[in-house]
Amino acid sequence: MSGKLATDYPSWAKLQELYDTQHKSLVLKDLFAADPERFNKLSKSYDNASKDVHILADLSKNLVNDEVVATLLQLAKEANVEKARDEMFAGKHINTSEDRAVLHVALRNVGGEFKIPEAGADEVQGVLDHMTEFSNKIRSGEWKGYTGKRIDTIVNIGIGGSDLGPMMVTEALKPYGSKDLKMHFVSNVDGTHIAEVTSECNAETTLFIVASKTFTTQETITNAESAREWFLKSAVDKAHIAKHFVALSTNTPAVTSFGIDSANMFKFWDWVGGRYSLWSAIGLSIMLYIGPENFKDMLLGAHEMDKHFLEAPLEDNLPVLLALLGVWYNDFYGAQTHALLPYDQYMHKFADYFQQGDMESNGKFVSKDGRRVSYQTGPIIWGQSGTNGQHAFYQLIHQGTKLIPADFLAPIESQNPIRNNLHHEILLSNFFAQPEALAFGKDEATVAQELGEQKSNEALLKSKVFEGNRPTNSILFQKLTPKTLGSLIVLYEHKIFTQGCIWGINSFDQMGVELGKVLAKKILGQLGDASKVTGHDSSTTGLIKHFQARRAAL
Ligand SMILES: O=P(O)(O)OC[C@H]1O[C@H](O)[C@@H](O)[C@@H](O)[C@@H]1O
Repeated sequence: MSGKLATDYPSWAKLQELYDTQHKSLVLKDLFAADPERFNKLSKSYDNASKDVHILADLSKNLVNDEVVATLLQLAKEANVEKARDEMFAGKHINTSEDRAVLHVALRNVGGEFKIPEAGADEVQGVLDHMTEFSNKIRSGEWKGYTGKRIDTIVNIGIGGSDLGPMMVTEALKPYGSKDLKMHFVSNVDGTHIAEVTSECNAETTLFIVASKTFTTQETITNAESAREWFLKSAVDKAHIAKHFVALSTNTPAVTSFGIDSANMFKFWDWVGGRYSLWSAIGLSIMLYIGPENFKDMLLGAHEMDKHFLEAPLEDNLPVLLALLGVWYNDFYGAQTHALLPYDQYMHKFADYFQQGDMESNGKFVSKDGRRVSYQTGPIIWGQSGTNGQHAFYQLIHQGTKLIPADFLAPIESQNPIRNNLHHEILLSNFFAQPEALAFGKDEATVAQELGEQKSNEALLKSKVFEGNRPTNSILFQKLTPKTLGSLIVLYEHKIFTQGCIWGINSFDQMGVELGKVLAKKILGQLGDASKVTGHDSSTTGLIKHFQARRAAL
């Protein structure tokens, strides 16, 4: 890593100059009118070698011209994105604050194609084999619960990266999921979460997966203890825990001291970041649900996108292009957020997943070498599946005062082509219409014509105008298969990597989650006794004491 700030690159100043002098003329309507080839020039297709993953990314509805695109690409070169990328794949300790390699790419290194010298990289296949053997036993019914019945319910207990990935993927790949397994995900320390889930479970047929990289996360350990207590109410004998609890972790001593047999522990390594861990043992719930073959396909789709990121020239490199366009809006247009809008109901957790993926990676104000940056870093990621969002927040995207760049994603083939694809055609009509409306809007003259007599009502006239020129990416993929999903996730992972590299920040630590945890621990020790409440500001003290007084009065 260069140890540089984004503002150190000559192209950064050039981009500012381009924004200042040209942004008023970067009008989509005019840009399209001036160049009939714009779609062909600015849409990129990706096909894997076996031709069973196809993605078309249409980037033409962005507020860019040739000069802006060339300067953005120059920025990627000056920021040494390619060198940084190669260092990540080679296992260099690019997570500098924690002195760790960043090797989620090693988890999907299908066929051992990349040679990675990091400790543990040679153990990946062994853990995958362990997961496969276990999944096959559960799925076939060979693995029995303590009364001899087969497992029919899986409860994954984890939070953050140990929850969001497995939950998002099991939702996304439901058509490939086992009909014999009911999946639950418990994350929140709010007792309601575990209580509601266990109320739907039978101890004889439930498997709890305790997923925690560190195995010290308060929420997960508390929920796991409560699950164990709930389980033992029925099973009584602690020896039965071995049949109903497994752990996914890097921390063997903590797993065994919890009472889980080390044979039932699926390990991973400190070079797997939590928000990049669904490819590791953390994906056990995914493998149980979709089966080892589909899991392998997902890894393969991921690996193929890794190769694209490694090999495609910058100007055709999808993660790099998405990253650069994001930088353009985030740093020069002042956009604060970025919306992810999948037109596929199965992807309804996609934006939630990348909230952690992106915001925990790039929500940093300090550069890798400890300097306060003077520019915006990670955007706020949000969104939900179309068409629901259209009836909730699209009003603001179309006519609000904020610029909200958005990615629209949709499958060409539906998994549920009911009524002769009627639903899918309606869905896709919306997928095509929204970016069109956002880009080209509706001008006052058109509104006036439509209004007829009523056009003299100035307020009504103005309220119906769509200014347009709102940028979007449209990403069409063939079908949401395990391979395609693997590729799409990696597309965004490497987008995040590229942006972090340009901003000069460490995308792979998460120091910002620590302070709240420490304070909560301190407060937990004071909650039971009003006289112990010290060391806080008057607001926090007042809130705690108010809670204590109201609780004491119960
Ligand atoms: O898997 P663990 O160790 O329980 O961590 C769960 C989560 O904890 C914190 O919020 C962060 O460190 C996240 O990155 C992590 O995903």
